Amino acid sequence: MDPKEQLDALLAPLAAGRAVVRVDGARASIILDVSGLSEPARETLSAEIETAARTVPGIDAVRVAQTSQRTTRRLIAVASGKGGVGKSTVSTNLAAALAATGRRVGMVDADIYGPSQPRLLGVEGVKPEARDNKLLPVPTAAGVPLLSVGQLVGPDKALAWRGPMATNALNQLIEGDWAGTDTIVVDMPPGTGDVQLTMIQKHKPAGVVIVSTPQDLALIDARRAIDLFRQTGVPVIGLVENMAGYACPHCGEVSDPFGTGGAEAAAAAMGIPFLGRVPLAMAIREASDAGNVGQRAAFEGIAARVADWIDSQG
Ligand SMILES: Nc1ncnc2c1ncn2[C@@H]1O[C@H](COP(=O)(O)OP(=O)(O)OP(=O)(O)O)[C@@H](O)[C@H]1O
Repeated sequence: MDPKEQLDALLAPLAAGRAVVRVDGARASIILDVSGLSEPARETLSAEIETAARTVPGIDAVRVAQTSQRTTRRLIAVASGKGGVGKSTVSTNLAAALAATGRRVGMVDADIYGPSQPRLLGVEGVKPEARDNKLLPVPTAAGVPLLSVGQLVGPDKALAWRGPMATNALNQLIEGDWAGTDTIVVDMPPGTGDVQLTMIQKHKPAGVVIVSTPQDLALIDARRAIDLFRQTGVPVIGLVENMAGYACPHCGEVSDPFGTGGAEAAAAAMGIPFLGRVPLAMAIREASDAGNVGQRAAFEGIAARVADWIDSQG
């Protein structure tokens, strides 16, 4: 048997029809169809195939390429009707909390009006390198690699971008080298503009989390954002109410100058899940400003609900 026949025979019982083998001299390239397998199962199968292939005499280099990886990498958009409601803060903490439970999470910061993720994730001023025309996400202490429009230009410059520039930037970030991640949280710009449309039409997020503050005005804006995603067939994972009540920095007691339950009731009226509330807390702002995600407790319940939703999608 030549090496190709030996490889085919050896891999057949392992790969169950999923492997296509090519041999070029002493190099074996194996394309492995991993569709339908969980992430750990893919990695295990890949490793087994590679180990087995290396035992074949005459083969001294083995490359296993998994296909259909892209379809399983989920984009979770985080959006809001207007700016300043804490969408970026929620994105960072959601991503960090998901990563802490073992998912391989990346962050795309597409907020052209205020790309704050480099600061929030503590990597301000670090530029991503490129390989094979793809941007390499910048590693962060929270375990959430980042690509941000703020890394492509100074944070103040992105503001002036018009449609095509902004959507090109989004494409570059989403099409970065995200190998090794299974979930990408996308911090969207506020509102319902070009970046949202490109995101929806071209990149097809698995779902969207909407962030709002308790005030009515913000909720009206949030409704617009919700309508856009709904009408374009993007599942709304749910609503997060941020700055809901004020947590006293001394005793921790939460008071509610805007009343409670408004966002929850609005979510119920719109037929979307309510993911939880985050109080206005000095500690959250301070942790954000310092570039660390030290306030995870406030976001854990929300992240758990988002994780359940992701798991329910199969
Ligand atoms: N729950 C909170 N408690 C205290 N401060 C908060 C909270 N959420 C957000 N902030 C602070 O409010 C400010 C705005 O938050 P953030 O940048 O996350 O909002 P945003 O909606 O992403 O804004 P933009 O769309 O303008 O980028 C930041 O200084 C942030 O630290």
